Amino acid sequence: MESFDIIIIGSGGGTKIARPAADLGFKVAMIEKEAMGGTCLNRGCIPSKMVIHPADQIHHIKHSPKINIDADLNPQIRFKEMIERVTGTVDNISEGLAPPYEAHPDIELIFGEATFSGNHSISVNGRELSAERIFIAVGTRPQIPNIPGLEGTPYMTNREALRNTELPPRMIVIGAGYIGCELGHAYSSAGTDVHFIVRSELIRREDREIKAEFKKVFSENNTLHEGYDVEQVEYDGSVFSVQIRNKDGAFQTLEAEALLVATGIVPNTDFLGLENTDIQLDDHGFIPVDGQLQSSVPGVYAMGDCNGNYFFRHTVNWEGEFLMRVLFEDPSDETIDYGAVPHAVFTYPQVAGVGKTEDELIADGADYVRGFCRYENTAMGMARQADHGFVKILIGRKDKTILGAHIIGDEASNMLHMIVALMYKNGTLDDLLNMIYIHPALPEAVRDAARDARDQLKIA
Ligand SMILES: Cc1cc2nc3c(=O)[nH]c(=O)nc-3n(C[C@H](O)[C@H](O)[C@H](O)COP(=O)(O)OP(=O)(O)OC[C@H]3O[C@@H](n4cnc5c(N)ncnc54)[C@H](O)[C@@H]3O)c2cc1C
Ligand SMILES: NC(=O)c1ccc[n+]([C@@H]2O[C@H](COP(=O)([O-])OP(=O)(O)OC[C@H]3O[C@@H](n4cnc5c(N)ncnc54)[C@H](O)[C@@H]3O)[C@@H](O)[C@H]2O)c1
Repeated sequence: MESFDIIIIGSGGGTKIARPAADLGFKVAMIEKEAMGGTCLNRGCIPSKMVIHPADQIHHIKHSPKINIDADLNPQIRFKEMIERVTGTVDNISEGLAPPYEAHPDIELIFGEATFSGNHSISVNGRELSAERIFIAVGTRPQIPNIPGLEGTPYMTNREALRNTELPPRMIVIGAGYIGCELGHAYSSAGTDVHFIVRSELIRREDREIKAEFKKVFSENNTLHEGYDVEQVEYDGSVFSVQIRNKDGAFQTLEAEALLVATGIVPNTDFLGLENTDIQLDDHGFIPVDGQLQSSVPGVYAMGDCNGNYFFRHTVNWEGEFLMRVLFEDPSDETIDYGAVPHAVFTYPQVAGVGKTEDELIADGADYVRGFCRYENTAMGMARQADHGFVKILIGRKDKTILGAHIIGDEASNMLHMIVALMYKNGTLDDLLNMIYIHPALPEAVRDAARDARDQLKIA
């Protein structure tokens, strides 16, 4: 048995612990079974945003006649070249991550699949390692639904879709959440005829007004088949036939050269040998954790997607920094406070949100007012000739706290940050009102939504 102070399984968010802890003098083993950097770098956030940015530009070019520009309105993305650039970039970064670890005197980087052989012992590549503290940061993988005929066909998940160099003429997307909408947007902007099978709603967890505006704009560029379930998939060597059925029993068959499955994720905890430990799992295979992200076994922590708390790179980063602080840098019994966790869906239109949706406030019986401003009613929105987009803020009636904010339209993910910052400082509507906004920058839409909320409060 080889002894370490710390073992980390997974080099995505796990990297937030490895080097900082080793720099403090702890002896660290970092185990990774695939490319360094995890999902975000290799097949998630980074490559997806690198293909979505050109897709967004296509939309801006297509809208340029509104602002009196004569441009080629059928711009073409050099798809193969773009994918090769993106793949080359992320592969280079990933390859660059290992050497500094290998050079570090207190880190042993091990490429291999880790399994638990006991509560504090790990088997990898025929070696047995032990540590007082083990961090499980194994992430998730795509969940593949049990649809007759699907298995064995060359369907894509995000992993393949972000490395595929041939732009298909047609693509069917099963699942209309984050991944389906983001990658569907990238492909449809590049010229693919994209059809979505939407079982319930597009981006179903968003605020209701955001969903309505999103559907209006998104359906201009993508075909939606709403209220349908997939019954059967067939593949004849070049074309997928997907049979779908709605709740009234009506059947349709869709055909396309490509099929993207984006129906959610499952945690990578099933091949971890957890049966050899006292680590408990929930019904979905996630590892429940306490306020210090500790599993049911003391000294064994679960961070990132696999603990089921949040599924973002920014949240696993936050967890890693928290763990470093409370376990190693300044030990304490502080419990994790995520605060107001923001999110964004990088599509056209772009969506960003933080805090509660209006439906959640109604369910909570909250007393609130809604401040609202459409982009087109601001000076910068007018300059851009915005034909969609708004800012919606939800304010507690009694103490004017910011309960939620939801933005759709250009720069939504950037615009949201001023509200995120205020929510972390327990800011109120007055804070949103009592500052000078650059005229005529887009955040004036946030100010005008705040003024609308102020006016609602006066009426009441
Ligand atoms: C297409 C896509 C786009 C996304 N876009 C965004 C975005 O824009 N913003 C955002 O915040 N989030 C985004 N996400 C989500 C984000 O990628 C994840 O939330 C984040 O990567 C989770 O980090 P993690 O460290 O928990 O897991 P991962 O990054 O998945 O890392 C887990 C690592 O553990 C390794 N591993 C697993 N089991 C073992 C084992 N037994 N032994 C050794 N190694 C093992 C895996 O190989 C992997 O490298 C996106 C995800 C996808 C799929
Ligand atoms: N911008 C970002 O931050 C970003 C981008 C991509 C992914 N992510 C993360 O990755 C996670 C996974 O994304 P995702 O899009 O796979 O999951 P998701 O939960 O966002 O969406 C899954 C969708 O698939 C549908 N679905 C499930 N089973 C189905 C079936 N059998 N037939 C038809 N539809 C079905 C669901 O109704 C839902 O709309 C997200 O939770 C998110 O946190 C984040």
